[in-house]
Amino acid sequence: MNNIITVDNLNFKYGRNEVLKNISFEVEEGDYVGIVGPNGSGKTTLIKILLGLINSYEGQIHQNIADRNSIGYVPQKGVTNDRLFPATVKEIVITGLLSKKRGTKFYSKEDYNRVDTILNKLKIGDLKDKKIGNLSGGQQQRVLLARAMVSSPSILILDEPTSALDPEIREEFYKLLKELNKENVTIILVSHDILSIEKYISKILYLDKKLVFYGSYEDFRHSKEMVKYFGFIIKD
Ligand SMILES: Nc1ncnc2c1ncn2[C@@H]1O[C@H](COP(=O)(O)OP(=O)(O)OP(=O)(O)O)[C@@H](O)[C@H]1O
Repeated sequence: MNNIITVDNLNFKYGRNEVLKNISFEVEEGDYVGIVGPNGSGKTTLIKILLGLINSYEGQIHQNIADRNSIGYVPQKGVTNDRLFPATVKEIVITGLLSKKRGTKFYSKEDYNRVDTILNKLKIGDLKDKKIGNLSGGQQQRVLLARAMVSSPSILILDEPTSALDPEIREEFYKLLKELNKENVTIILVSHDILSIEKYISKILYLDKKLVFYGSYEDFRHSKEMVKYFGFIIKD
């Protein structure tokens, strides 16, 4: 297996507030990493660093990817509740190709075909001409997923993408991610809810400003770190 991300001795502070301390880990191609940890433990900060949104860190980060287009990002919340928000599903998803456009900004027929393909794959093809504000929370999150996937990224990073969804829709969303993962998309998913993601992930990264645990969920389940943080061992 190839390492697609290598983080070596990462340290980061917001002013005097030390948020990430001596973090080192490797993500292999095809991994599905769940990042968990308490509130304020640095999960979003770590993601922002991986996305290149924060660069004032210490340490080394190597991403074995062609360019920034190789990383897709899905944020926490749905797009909007404004029914008059002036953009359709198709228009929002195609902007996921914007950074690939050089010179002319017009989209080609192939670009629109790619949008159709990804919308169908995520089972929202029939919504393509709908205004985004008219969709449910779960549908809106699928649109954001489609926008992130339309440029065929090799890594998909999601920051609590299901926090606004009800449990059934959340489960469907996780299943969809697993299907993408099986097609060799490396996934990094921040979640508060370790128990709802454990059956999908291949590795768990437990953060509490320092790296508490990194490895398989099976090992985490039986680890002393697990007992320390949760006060119990999860039974089979
Ligand atoms: N832009 C910022 N400026 C200053 N401090 C920040 C900033 N963003 C986050 N912090 C602080 O950094 C720490 C880590 O925040 P971060 O958002 O990375 O944690 P998190 O694990 O994602 O939290 P949560 O689970 O609550 O979303 C917190 O103490 C937070 O208050």
